[in-house]
Amino acid sequence: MRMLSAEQYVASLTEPPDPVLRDLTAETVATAPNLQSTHYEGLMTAMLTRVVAPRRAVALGTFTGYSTLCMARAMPPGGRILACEINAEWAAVAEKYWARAGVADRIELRVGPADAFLRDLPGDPPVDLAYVGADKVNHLRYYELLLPLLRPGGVMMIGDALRGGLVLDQECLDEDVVAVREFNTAVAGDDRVHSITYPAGDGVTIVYKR
Ligand SMILES: C[S@@+](CC[C@H](N)C(=O)[O-])C[C@H]1O[C@@H](n2cnc3c(N)ncnc32)[C@H](O)[C@@H]1O
Repeated sequence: MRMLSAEQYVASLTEPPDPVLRDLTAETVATAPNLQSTHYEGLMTAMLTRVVAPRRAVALGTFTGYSTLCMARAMPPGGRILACEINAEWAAVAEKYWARAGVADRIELRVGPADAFLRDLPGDPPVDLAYVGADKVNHLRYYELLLPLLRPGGVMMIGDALRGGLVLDQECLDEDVVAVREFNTAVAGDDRVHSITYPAGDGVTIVYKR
């Protein structure tokens, strides 16, 4: 008998990826590194987006577009995502599938570094929902730049919280693992927010601004 992981099992109880998500995944697997959000992470992102119903959302590190597409589809009419990706080739794949899914008009993509993108973001209107999936060494930096822009009651999702379990290995001193460990500890002790880390994909931290 084939054993499913808990994540595969719960994902099997929900809707499967539609043809656009399937084709996007196939093109990503064929042409880019293994960085894509999992189907279950996409389902969680869509669910949180439905709950928050953002008018204004931010997505950092869109890669080939999977989670941003899940967010865009789940947004209320009139909602917009300001998105950023440093790699032009992957950004072009994302834009192709957003167009095919009919959500391109909900997403404004800037190709460039997240740091400059965040510094240029106007604080008004406030951000309702933010997704952080860019370079892990800067998780804390992006969190600190985004938090003041988030409205009270707004939600931030930050990916890559577990680094394949390496965050638990105190002897692992890889730069990104150390940075994610410090980020996890900082957020867990931050009384400006409620937070929880969800063991889906490589771990997703969900932050609710008080
Ligand atoms: C793990 S992938 C994100 C996966 C994505 N959330 C998805 O839905 O599949 C991380 C992405 O962040 C991008 N990235 C890395 N450093 C960045 C930076 N400084 N600014 C913007 N994007 C960055 C990478 O090019 C890559 O596409």
